Amino acid sequence: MEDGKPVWAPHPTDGFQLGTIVDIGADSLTIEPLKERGKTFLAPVNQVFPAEDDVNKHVEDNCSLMYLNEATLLNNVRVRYSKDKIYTYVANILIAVNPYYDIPKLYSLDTIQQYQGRSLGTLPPHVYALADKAFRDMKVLKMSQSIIVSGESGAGKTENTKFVLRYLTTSYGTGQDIDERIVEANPLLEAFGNAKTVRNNNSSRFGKFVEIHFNSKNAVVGGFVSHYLLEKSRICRQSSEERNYHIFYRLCAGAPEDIRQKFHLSSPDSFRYLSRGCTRYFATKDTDKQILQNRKSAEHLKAGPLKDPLLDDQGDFSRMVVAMKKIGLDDGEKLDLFRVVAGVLHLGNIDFEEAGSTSGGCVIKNKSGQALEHCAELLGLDEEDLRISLTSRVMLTTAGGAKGTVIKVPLKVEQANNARDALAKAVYSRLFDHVVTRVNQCFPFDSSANFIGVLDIAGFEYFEHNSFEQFCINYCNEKLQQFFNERILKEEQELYQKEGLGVNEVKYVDNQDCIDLVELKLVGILDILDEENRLPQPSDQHFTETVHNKHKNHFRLTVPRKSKLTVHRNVRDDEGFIIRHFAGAVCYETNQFVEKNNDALHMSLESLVSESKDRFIRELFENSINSKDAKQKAGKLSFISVGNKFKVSPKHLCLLHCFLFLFSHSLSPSPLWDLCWIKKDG
Ligand SMILES: Nc1ncnc2c1ncn2[C@@H]1O[C@H](COP(=O)(O)OP(=O)(O)OP(=O)(O)O)[C@@H](O)[C@H]1O
Repeated sequence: MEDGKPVWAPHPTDGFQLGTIVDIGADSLTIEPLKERGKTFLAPVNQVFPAEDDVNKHVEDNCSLMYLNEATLLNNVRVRYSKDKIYTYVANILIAVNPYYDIPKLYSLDTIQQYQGRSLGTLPPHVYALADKAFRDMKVLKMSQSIIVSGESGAGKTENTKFVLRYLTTSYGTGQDIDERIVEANPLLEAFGNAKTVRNNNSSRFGKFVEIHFNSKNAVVGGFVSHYLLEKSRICRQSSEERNYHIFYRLCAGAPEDIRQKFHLSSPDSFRYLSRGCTRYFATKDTDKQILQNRKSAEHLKAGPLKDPLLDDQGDFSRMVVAMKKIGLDDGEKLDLFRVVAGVLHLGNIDFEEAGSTSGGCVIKNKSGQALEHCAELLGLDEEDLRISLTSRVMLTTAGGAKGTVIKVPLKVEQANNARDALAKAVYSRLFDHVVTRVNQCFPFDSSANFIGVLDIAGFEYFEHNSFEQFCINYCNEKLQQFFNERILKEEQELYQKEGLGVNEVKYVDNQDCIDLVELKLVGILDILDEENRLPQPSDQHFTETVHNKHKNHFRLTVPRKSKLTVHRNVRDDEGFIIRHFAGAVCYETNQFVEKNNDALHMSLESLVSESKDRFIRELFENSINSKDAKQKAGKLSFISVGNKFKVSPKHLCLLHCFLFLFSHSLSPSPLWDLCWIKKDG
């Protein structure tokens, strides 16, 4: 850095600001901001970077910058963004900034045609260019390719994934309806797996790996979607500004009157599984008028509809029905899906109260009689059997003289609530599995030569209050980051060394310690949590204390009171922990961790649904009751770890033969983000 030349120095909200160095200390520099002459501030030496001569000039590839550092990269992307150029390369990596509005012609058919067969760098950076490179590499190398889409929630991952799919099917499809089906499958998956969160009105609450398969002539022959880890807790509860999965509202707003009556649907605030969250529909001024008043919640009537250019519950219902038809679902199958969704809603309305007898058990409240009846009818269950299974649990004795005897244990109100919610989660998540399976049957292929895969998992999340869901999602993102570190940073550097290139070592933060903290056997947070779940009387406090005790002085873990945010400092040591992730520090509040980590459905309920009179419900639960797991559960009862499922899933990454990294990142600075950010050097 030369005397008098502008530099980038830290700024509390903008990331960096331009200034000049006026004094040099031992480890800090005195900076005079260009915008506030006469005022100075101190900045650590390692956070001050040289600036380009012309800070308003931008380049298509960050590698062409004279000085490439955090600040110049950010500035280049920002200058481009202000000119509606949302894509920028870092060599093979594409950075995308979410514009949150339609940029004219950016994704038009003309644009698709322009990018076909063109090398990276010959046209402006674009997600189409990346898709085409994947295609050409697949063709030349005769190897499957994968694109990883990464970024925090709301950054635009799913939208860019869809652009890649559309590009490939439009450019290299056979013109048959298989191409259309691949694209049409999205609205259906989104209806069942996406929801409004505080960050994103259309947030994907599941991860997916979409494969587009090509034949030996490199034409699209079919597709396959692998999905994992649907966020189940959302089915029963959402925070006040969030919603359950879109399908619930779309059905309430858009279902034709006969279906509405048949499935006993009404406004979202009449269902417990929706009423604790936001109960407003997405609608425009015009479409809002078309939704009947009796379908709207009090909140909707008072505050009006939610607005989003891409979402409209009533219209989306109709579009979804068209999409279902296009991908080959007949009317019966369509009604099966809606019926189960409605059944889950009625199940949620079943309430319990103490039985008032010596058994210590509970009964279903009288006022829940209709919910019980509707639920039983829609899920093909016997009403009395459902009543008994929700309020008691069948167990097989595993020891003593009467080994193998069936005993019926009455449930307390709290236990019955948990059993009801576990059933709702099991039914809905199996329905979601079915939707994905059904979608996959719509673009079948006998054989394929290669595929291009796109990995889109839920993005890194950090809120003021973070719970088990954020913990699992962020852990997955930590694994993805590690994969990126390994493949891009470590392997590239090893290659430079092997080839004798005198390139300076690029230092990066290895996040293995953070991953170990979560997943190590016995001492990792996930195993500690599983251990807690197996205790006779598990508690969130005891779990949290164990985490802190086992990891005193761990660099990545600390107590909430050490947070820079007041709101976290109020959280007691046994109520939470802070993890320093690769993307920033997140404070997790551990209330409900134990409950949310348990996916178990007790035996009586599992048998009940597996033997439903309704063929569709029976099929959803096929194989589950006969499994060894289920039999074991009958005796021991009963814990199935949710967290550990997250541990297994990132193995999908080993599917990736070769990849390009698409990084989408919202540039809007978040105050939380800045406060929580932990610098690389600690
Ligand atoms: N290229 C784009 N052009 C216009 N709007 C966009 C673009 N990308 C994203 N958006 C807008 O941003 C919203 C959020 O994008 P998206 O759902 O793709 O985020 P995400 O990264 O997948 O988030 P999550 O991890 O929560 O699923 C979209 O619903 C859309 O309104």
